[in-house]
Amino acid sequence: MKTTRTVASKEFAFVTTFAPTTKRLSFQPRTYVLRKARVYTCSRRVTPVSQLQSRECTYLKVGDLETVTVPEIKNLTGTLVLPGSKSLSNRVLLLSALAKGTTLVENLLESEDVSHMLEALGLLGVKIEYQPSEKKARVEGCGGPFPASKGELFLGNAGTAMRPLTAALCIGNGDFTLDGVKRMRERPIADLVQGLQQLGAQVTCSETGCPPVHIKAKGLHGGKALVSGKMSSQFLSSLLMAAPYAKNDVVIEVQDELISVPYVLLTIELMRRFGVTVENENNRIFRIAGNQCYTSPGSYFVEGDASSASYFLAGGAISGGPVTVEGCGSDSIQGDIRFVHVLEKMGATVSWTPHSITVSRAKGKVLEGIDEDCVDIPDAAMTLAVVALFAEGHTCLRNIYSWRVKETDRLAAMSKELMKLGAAVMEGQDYIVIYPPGRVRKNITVSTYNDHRMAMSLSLAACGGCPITIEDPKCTWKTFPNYFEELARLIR
Ligand SMILES: O=C(O)C1=C[C@@H](OP(=O)(O)O)[C@@H](O)[C@H](O)C1
Ligand SMILES: C=C(OP(=O)(O)O)C(=O)O
Repeated sequence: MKTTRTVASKEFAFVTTFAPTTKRLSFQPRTYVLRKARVYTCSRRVTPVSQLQSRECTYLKVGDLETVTVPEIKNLTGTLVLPGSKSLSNRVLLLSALAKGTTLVENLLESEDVSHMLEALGLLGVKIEYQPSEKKARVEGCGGPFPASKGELFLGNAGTAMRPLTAALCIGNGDFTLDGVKRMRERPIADLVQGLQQLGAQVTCSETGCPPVHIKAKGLHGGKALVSGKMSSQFLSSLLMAAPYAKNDVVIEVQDELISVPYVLLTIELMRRFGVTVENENNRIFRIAGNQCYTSPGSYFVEGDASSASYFLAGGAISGGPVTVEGCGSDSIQGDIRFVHVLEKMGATVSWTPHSITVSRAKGKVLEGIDEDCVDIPDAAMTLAVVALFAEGHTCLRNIYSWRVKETDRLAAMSKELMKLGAAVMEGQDYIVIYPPGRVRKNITVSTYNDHRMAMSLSLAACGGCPITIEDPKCTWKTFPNYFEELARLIR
């Protein structure tokens, strides 16, 4: 039996036809009906659903390449209810699975990266009832290592699944392989592997220092591990999340610079919510008592994704707005919230409530280029690179070497696409300088390199007085499956 769901508003409507969740799920071609009778179609191949252990779990796989043309954005205005945070969703699922007790996860993000975590946990024997339509998952905690004693996990390009699961699997017993897409095989993991080896794990990765990862788990002894923090903070976050299950106390020392610090603080805050304290000495030395177990907080509501918010808030700043995002605000625990302060520095008007943010730009006020150290906001910094097209004077985004080892080499990709749009760009090893074009070039099609943030940030070029065509828009499924629908709803 098929069910038809229609979502409609005065600007926008689409229809999705789908079968009940326990059967195969298929997407009919989608029709985007935008205001002013612009019609864009984006068809998606029939999508297989692989069943998880838990009956209600569905795993969506993305189909063929398409393009979408975003019409000229004269103004972006309205309110967006944010999808749940990717970083929080995957951390909460993992900690819930390791904890004592059952956790109801609310406002869980439904996206490719989270599907990888859900499917992996399902394969590892964790019982999860997942209701995508309700954005809820009920996770029966294992109160320790996962039940499975072997497994081959495919984790796509989800860093927040690959890295934390590598560490979490070392606390138990068994043989495991973790792998992902071609790009995941180019993303570093050796620093994490070495950190785990120092804590007594038998774990290896490929000669290139990247996945696949092989684990012969026999528990973690604990002790001291030196770890590098200059390539990714996810290595430290992963060690931290596994550390309470080591037989002895764990001390982790960052041996060089630690980038993306707010994500580590997010990890520590979530561990606290699950009953485990981390002693943090100046973001350099971290101490965790061994032989512990997380305790479920009962339920956890995932706040809206601050990085996803950045595209809409940037749109408000560029075009005038106002745009309001609901789901994260001044109470947010996500580091990418700092992006909003940078927008303000560039000339945007910002107002906050504990759970929402509104951005606009006063008439006659121009955005100004900035020189910003973005080491703590690597994801939202991509949005800044596109805002720079609309600023007076050049913008320099510094300390973003990690862009080179994410979904694509984002420094090279962003430079290339911004130049297509007419900007002059200087690409350094760990920085980018953008000289705005005066007027964004017309009729441009931008490539997205299988990188959700390339697609979402570059869509804002439509604020430059003409439509822009985005290749492979479905790459936004990694963190924001209905990004283009939501954007369309706010376009004036
Ligand atoms: O821990 C996390 O949830 C993340 C940390 C950041 O990665 P790096 O620490 O590799 O910069 C960020 O870019 C990524 O999207 C999510
Ligand atoms: C870098 C990102 O993802 P990942 O969690 O795969 O590192 C990102 O979402 O921008």
